[in-house]
Amino acid sequence: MSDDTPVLELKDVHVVHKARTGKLFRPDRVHAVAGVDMAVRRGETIGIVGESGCGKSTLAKVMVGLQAPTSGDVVFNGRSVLKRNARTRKEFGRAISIVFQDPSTALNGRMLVRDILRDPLDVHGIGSPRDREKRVSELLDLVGLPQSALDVLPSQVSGGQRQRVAIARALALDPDVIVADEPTSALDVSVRAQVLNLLTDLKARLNLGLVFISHDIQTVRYVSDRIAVMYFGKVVEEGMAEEVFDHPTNDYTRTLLGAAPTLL
Ligand SMILES: Nc1ncnc2c1ncn2[C@@H]1O[C@H](COP(=O)(O)OP(=O)(O)OP(=O)(O)O)[C@@H](O)[C@H]1O
Repeated sequence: MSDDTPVLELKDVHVVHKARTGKLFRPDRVHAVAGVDMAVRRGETIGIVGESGCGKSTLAKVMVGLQAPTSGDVVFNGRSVLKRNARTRKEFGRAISIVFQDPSTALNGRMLVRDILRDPLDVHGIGSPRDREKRVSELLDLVGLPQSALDVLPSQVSGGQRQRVAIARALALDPDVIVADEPTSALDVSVRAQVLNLLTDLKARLNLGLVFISHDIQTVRYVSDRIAVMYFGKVVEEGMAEEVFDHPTNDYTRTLLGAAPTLL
């Protein structure tokens, strides 16, 4: 069951990017996120769905502090993280973590899995060297990898196992929330369901808030308790998953549902 108090809140968040190309007749700015309010609670999966370019990844980066909003606020445990209070920002950094789409680029290919998992503990100065070794081994157990995976490079395991390593790293600092941005899109279809089930299982076992981002509405349906549909930087519909799927109120949601032949 989710706790009703949000651990993370976005309040009227806007992000305006400088356009990547400054060609004639192209706008020089992109309003990637245009006034989003959202609340993330422990024990609940919120799915964010929308087509490519609607602002999902930008929103994910705002949630984990990798992208500053142009305006609006990000509130963690009732306190704004944008006001530069070092302690709040440090706590926020530990409490909210991210899993990216492609573990091949997200993980340092020259580090052993053991060092990849130890790194966040070292950076945050958590525990003694022995505690850290113990935690690294627990993390592998949590994501269902054998201890023999400790002494290999990411390139020496399969894509699904690599994403498990990335999930283990995201769990290292015992976060309150994991933001998973298209975490199965780069994986073979045959392992996608296993990774989705792992995330859902971890959410329940560790009472995490899970933000699950995908362009694929059926994948979002599979994992989410609540769903936010994004279109051109805005949330155009939000509600409990079954309500949004069974009784969509927005035309764009209906279009997404109508054009959703894929399963996972
Ligand atoms: N760093 C950036 N600089 C300039 N424009 C950007 C930047 N990041 C994203 N954009 C633009 O902002 C808009 C939203 O991009 P974003 O990646 O957030 O969307 P998305 O829904 O995650 O799409 P995708 O799944 O294709 O990544 C797009 O028009 C994109 O080109």
